[in-house]
Amino acid sequence: MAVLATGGTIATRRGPDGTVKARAGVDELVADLRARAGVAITVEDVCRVGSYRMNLELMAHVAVRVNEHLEAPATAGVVVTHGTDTLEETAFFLDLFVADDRPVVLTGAQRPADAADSDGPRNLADAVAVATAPAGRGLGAVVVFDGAVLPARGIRKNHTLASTAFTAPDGGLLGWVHQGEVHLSTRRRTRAHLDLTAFDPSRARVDIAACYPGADAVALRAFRAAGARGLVLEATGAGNANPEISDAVAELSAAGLVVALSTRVPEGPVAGIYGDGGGADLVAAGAVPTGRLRPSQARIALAALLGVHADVGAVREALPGLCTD
Ligand SMILES: NC(=O)C[C@H](N)C(=O)O
Repeated sequence: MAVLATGGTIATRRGPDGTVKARAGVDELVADLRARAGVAITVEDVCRVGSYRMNLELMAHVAVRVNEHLEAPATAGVVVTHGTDTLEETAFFLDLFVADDRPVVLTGAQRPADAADSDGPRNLADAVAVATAPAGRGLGAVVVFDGAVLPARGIRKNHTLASTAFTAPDGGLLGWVHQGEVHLSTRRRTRAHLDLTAFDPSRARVDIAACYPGADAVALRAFRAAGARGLVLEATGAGNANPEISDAVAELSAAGLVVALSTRVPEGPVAGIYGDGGGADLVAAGAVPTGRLRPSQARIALAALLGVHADVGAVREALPGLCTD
């Protein structure tokens, strides 16, 4: 199996200057595990950043490296260590761009590698156990954290500091790892696969516009002026904004932007119910509802499609398919 490291708190140590940064390489992360996991581990340092520094180029690079490791028939599965801040984005990106059936497992830590009680070693051991479990196949990318196995699609970081950092509010638990033993549901799903070789991050700029009481359309137009080809509305409730934003959505959609409709509410799907700048008006203006994807992952779905298709019509057509689970 392979462990690919990208940085994050699981790799952080305090330096002589007092700053906490990702400093540990993958060899250090797997040292203990290598001695006791009864499996050969191939390693690679893909990058070493706090995940708040991730971007689409880096995510695509991680996906390239995952796919390449999976080209070796001897690879049972791949673990990616990652910062927790944006793990939900990279996990979903891998879910979309890794076609292989073998397990792709992301994990990280909430407490630094040099903390006496770091949660990293256990999370990594659990992730390796899932990546090498036959039942881990066919689940798409998954996240293993604090004993839980969660689907990449729908996962959210829900606590800034607690070791139970993730939930999948709408998707549910796929299983758990207890004392090294993996318990997984038999639930398998069909996934949409996108062609990574066709992905061009330079045409995938997607920004997120927050809708709040009194929000105007200044941000939406500014994002377009900055080169966005897509926008995600972080709308209120079931996907509502106001008449000014709804008018801007019509204007920007006519100008060729793809506007996706998500919500700031943690659970439940968006729905085009209300007029007066609500979801019904936004959808009529051209916004595409993103089901139960929250803004962070709706942005990845839209960016993935914009990066793969030069034609905006093809993106609009394909987006709903990436939003249904
Ligand atoms: N717990 C973590 O990994 C948080 C860190 N800021 C990161 O995302 O890199």
